[in-house]
Amino acid sequence: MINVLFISISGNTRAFAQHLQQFAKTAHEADAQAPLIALKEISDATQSTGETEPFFVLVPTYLDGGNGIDNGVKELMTTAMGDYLAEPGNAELCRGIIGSGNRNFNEQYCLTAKRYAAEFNAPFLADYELRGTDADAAHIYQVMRDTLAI
Ligand SMILES: Cc1cc2nc3c(=O)[nH]c(=O)nc-3n(C[C@H](O)[C@H](O)[C@H](O)COP(=O)(O)O)c2cc1C
Repeated sequence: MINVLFISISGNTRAFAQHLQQFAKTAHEADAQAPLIALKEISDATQSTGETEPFFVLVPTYLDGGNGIDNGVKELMTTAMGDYLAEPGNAELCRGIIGSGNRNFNEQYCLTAKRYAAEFNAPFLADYELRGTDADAAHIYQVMRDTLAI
């Protein structure tokens, strides 16, 4: 089983997470070795119970101001995920961060995922735009399998 935590404000990341889960289900039906995906949505209402198994994070990007390189940015909307990862013991189990966003934001494209990767000492594994594509789901599923060596 691959555990995936995600946060979604306008539904794109939720749609991609479900797409990824369906991709895994189809792969599992064809090959029992292919792991299924368990999803967990994080929101402002989430009370941390403490993660006990390795997991991956899908996080979209909502930033105000700056480019994050020569001046600062302020994270909006997604801070519940950062707070969750900062809970004792959680970040240590994070095997990687997958970012999403919109390339129109140039240097800020997927910047929240990159900032989390640095802050929580986890690899930035992949990125996709908006709701992602079939190719994104296939690629990200494979990256997760490779990372866990399953
Ligand atoms: C107010 C606002 C700010 C955004 N800022 C960024 C940004 O800085 N970088 C980026 O790559 N995408 C940015 N986006 C695009 C979102 O990350 C993208 O639409 C994402 O798919 C939203 O995911 P969600 O529907 O799961 O909330 C922004 C979108 C909005 C509405």
